[in-house]
Amino acid sequence: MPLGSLLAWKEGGLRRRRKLALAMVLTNLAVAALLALLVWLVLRASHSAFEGQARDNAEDMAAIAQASVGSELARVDSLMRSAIDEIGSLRSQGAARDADINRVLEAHRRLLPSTEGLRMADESGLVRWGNALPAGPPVNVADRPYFLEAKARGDEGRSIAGPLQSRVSGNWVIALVRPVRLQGRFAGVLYASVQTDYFRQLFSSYDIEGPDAVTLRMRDMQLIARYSPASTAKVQIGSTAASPELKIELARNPTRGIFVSKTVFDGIERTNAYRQVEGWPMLVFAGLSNERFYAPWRAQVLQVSLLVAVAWLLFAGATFAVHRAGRREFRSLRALAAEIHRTQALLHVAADGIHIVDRAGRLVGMSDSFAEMLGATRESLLGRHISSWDVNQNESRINAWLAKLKDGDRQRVEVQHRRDDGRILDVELQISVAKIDQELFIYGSARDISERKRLLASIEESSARIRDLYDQAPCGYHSIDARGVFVHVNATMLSWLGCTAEEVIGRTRLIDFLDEEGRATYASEFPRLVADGRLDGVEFVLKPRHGAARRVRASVTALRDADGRFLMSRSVTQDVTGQYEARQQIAGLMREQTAMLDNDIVGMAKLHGRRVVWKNRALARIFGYAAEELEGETARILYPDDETFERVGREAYALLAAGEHYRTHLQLLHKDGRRLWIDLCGVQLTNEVSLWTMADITAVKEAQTRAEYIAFHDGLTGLPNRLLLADRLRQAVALAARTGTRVAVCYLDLDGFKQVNDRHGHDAGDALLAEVGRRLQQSLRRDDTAARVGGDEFVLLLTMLEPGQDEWRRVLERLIAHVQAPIMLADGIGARVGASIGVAIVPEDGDEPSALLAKADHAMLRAKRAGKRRVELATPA
Ligand SMILES: Nc1nc2c(ncn2[C@@H]2O[C@H](COP(=O)(O)OP(=O)(O)OP(=O)(O)O)[C@@H](O)[C@H]2O)c(=O)[nH]1
Repeated sequence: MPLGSLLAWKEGGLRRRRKLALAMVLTNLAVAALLALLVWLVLRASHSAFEGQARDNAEDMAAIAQASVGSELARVDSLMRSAIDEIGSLRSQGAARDADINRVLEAHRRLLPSTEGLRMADESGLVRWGNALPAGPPVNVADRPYFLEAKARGDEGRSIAGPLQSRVSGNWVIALVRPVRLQGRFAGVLYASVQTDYFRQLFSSYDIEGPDAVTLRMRDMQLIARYSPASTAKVQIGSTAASPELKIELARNPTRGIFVSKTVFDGIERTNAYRQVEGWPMLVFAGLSNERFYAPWRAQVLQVSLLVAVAWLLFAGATFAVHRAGRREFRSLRALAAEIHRTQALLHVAADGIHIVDRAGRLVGMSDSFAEMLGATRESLLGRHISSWDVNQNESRINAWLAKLKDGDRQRVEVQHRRDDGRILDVELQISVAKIDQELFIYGSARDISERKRLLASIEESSARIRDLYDQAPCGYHSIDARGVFVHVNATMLSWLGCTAEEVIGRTRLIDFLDEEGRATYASEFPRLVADGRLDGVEFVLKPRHGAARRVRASVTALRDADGRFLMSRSVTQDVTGQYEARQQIAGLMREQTAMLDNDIVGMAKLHGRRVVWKNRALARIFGYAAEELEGETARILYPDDETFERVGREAYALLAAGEHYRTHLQLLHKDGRRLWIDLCGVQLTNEVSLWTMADITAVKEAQTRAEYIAFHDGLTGLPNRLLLADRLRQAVALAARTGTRVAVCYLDLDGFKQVNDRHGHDAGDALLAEVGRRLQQSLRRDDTAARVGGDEFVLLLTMLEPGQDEWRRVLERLIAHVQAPIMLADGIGARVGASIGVAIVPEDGDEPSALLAKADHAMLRAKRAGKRRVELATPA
């Protein structure tokens, strides 16, 4: 089977197999049905034959029985007539004595073996003649129907009666009756009693088997005799019991017929034939037992069925065997198909280009990868000669090479293939020669090694570069053997040693380049290297033959032989001279820094998650804590309240996170509850740790506050001075503009102050001015301002005045009254002064502070001129 069709076959295999199995089952069923039909037809035909035979046999037997019964009765009747004739002759001769009559009767009876009695009754029914008459009075048969009928008939015709029980013998008999006439007159009857048993015996002489039966009945169906060798059923003579089938058949055919029924007496099914006994109102029935008769047919049924069953089983077995063979074949083909699939899959995935060429060098098969390798399609490659892709060999040389190959040859060569796009590939080719069906095929596995070759070249180049790197590395590489003598040294190390390779390798020991400390290190560390196999961070000073010494740090591993013995060291050495010096410098700086941090002026703390992890002495001192108290505490204990603590945390850590520093002046809490002004500055050290400096600037802050106060306040009264007034006035004007309210700018000059000075001295004047200042302050609302602008000159700013109202007037009147009240000076001196006030209103009089003050000043001067102790408006109403 070609591969393609095998695979296609395998695809639909399962479906086909199911169909085949179904067809097989159906065929088997059809064959079974056909065989069953055949058996049925044959057996039915056979059954019909048996049935016909049974009918024929039954009819034959019925005919025989009818003939024998009929002939016996005819004989009896004929002898009866002869006896009557003889008796009549005797009587006519007058010699008919009883003894003569009896003799005649006896002579006839002897000729009738079936007849137990041949007797004659007289006209009154008394049985007076015949054999075996009982002693005593004669038996009377006058009541017997046959007697009455014979008497009534008036002819000499015969009749038959029975079955009945003989009054003479007591046996069951049938009676053949003929009337006896004397001179035309009824003179009695002659009757012959034939025992019913006679007929049983008659029938038993027939060839009757087993449950077959022969029965004799009267026309009215009274049973006379029945014989069946195997039937044990008791039958009652005289019984008229009959099967329905018998009755139906008899009604249809009164004289002869045939039917199948179960006999009423014994329930056995028989094929029955019947016939009327010719000349007599009697019927004989011959019944053949179906069970017995059909036994051979049943045996035949069994045999045929068995034969057919065996034949069918053989057929079914044969088809099943064929099916199994088919299944085995299917399985093997499926396994083969799977194997081919796997092989094909292998070919599909094979990285190497698998290909097959024939002896002529023509390509006959390939994997996808081979076609890909050559950059061609499978179709275009099939049939092509090796020389079409081999770069280095022409066709004739290839053919010559092919001609030498023989079965089993294997070769491995490196060649070059030309792809269809012209690219040349380096290829490693493995070939294997095999003979299949007497034909030689060459199996090739081509591996593209172009990349490998390129890699090898680049590795070569890299190795050279690494060698350079090794030599020119910024660190020294060297190895020493167990004696400490150099085995390898790179160029860097050589330069540090100030020697050439020839001078040191195999000749000089490392220890020759060490100072005293280095030798001690070597003495202690080298045995450790031999024992542990590794040393890290060993530092020593190299003293070269020429030039400056340098400090180096080495990482060393030990190389051992297969037995674990030390072979040599492998050291990577770094020049750490600069690092060492820097470290020394850093150590010095660290010492300086520690000294600086541990000062007693600027407090410093490191916080981790706002908890103090370190602090200097100054910090504890500034906040009044003992040296060991603050560490581990949260910084919150230095803050006066939660809000400040939170705010500083928010602001500071945002800046610190951005890499900036945070600085602020704020009040923190001394341990004794005092508030200290602190210059706080924080920087982030690591992700979680920040450094904080805290300088106590409380004294500076207080001095600053004081200086600010002095600059803006009048030293005598403590009221705002002209500078602060200017600021307050600007604010008041802006507020009025914002709120739509008015401001009264009141320029107040004391009246009569000079006299106080003059009369009581300058100190008393000062005291009075201070008291006036207090009174002015008291007379105003908190938001209003009273400022001293000159000797006895004050300016009052009344703010938040409703437009259209002269509220300010009431304020000034109250104020003037308050100022004018007597003032008690030192030493019980009393004094009084008045006040003249000029008022400018914002916005009516403008909003420019200096202009407003000038207008109010002018108004005040007008008040002075007008007589003092009064209030004048800049713009009179
Ligand atoms: N004691 C004292 N006197 C001062 C101070 N500054 C100014 N004076 C004096 O205060 C006086 C003010 O003069 P005036 O305003 O003319 O005195 P006056 O008596 O109130 O006169 P009128 O204003 O016209 O009513 C001058 O004699 C100044 O020497 C001060 O700080 N202390």
